[in-house]
Amino acid sequence: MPSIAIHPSVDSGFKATDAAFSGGTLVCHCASNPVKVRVKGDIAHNHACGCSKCWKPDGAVFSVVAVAPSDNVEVLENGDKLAVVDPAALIQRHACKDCGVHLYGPVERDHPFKGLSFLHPELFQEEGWAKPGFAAFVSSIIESGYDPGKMDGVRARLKEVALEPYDCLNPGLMDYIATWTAKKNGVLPA
Ligand SMILES: N[C@@H](CCC(=O)N[C@@H](CS)C(=O)NCC(=O)O)C(=O)O
Ligand SMILES: [Zn+2]
Ligand SMILES: [Zn+2]
Repeated sequence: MPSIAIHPSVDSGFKATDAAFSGGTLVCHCASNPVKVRVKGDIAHNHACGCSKCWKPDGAVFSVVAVAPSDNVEVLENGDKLAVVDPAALIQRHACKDCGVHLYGPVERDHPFKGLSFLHPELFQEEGWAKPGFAAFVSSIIESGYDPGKMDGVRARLKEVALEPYDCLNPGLMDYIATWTAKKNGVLPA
């Protein structure tokens, strides 16, 4: 029986992580005049995301998404093709108007993730980026039409490929967000 599809980069086996990876250039899918975005330095918190808002390649059930400091992200070419998908969202996802690929999504609002930009490492023209470490917003794939009766199989497959499934973020990031909120509200010392 073919295994449950998660995302092409997951389904085909991970490429080796290069400890020396230090960023590169994200390129959209346009055959001509692609948008190019430079990311200076490494990415962090790479993970699979099942939410309905993150960009996925054709046929993928999950996106693969990581973050980098927004200060390290710079549009190099064809930035005039970019538009913000949902200006009301926390993550200001900048998508190519021609091919639909999301190039980068900065968080600018007062939030624990302020100063970080979300990006999809499979768009790097370079290899060696860190493989995803967990799966977030797994139950959310149902919101995009996934069969709710197949969720046990999805979670089993995620575990098989060492992507621990969570229905929100992983404990480390959830604790980080809660700590930020407690400090902001004066419940914990700043
Ligand atoms: N169940 C919702 C979850 C959406 C959601 O909360 N996504 C997370 C993970 S990317 C988030 O932080 N979203 C902030 C945003 O989209 O700006 C969906 O699938 O649309
Ligand atoms: Zn494009
Ligand atoms: Zn998402």
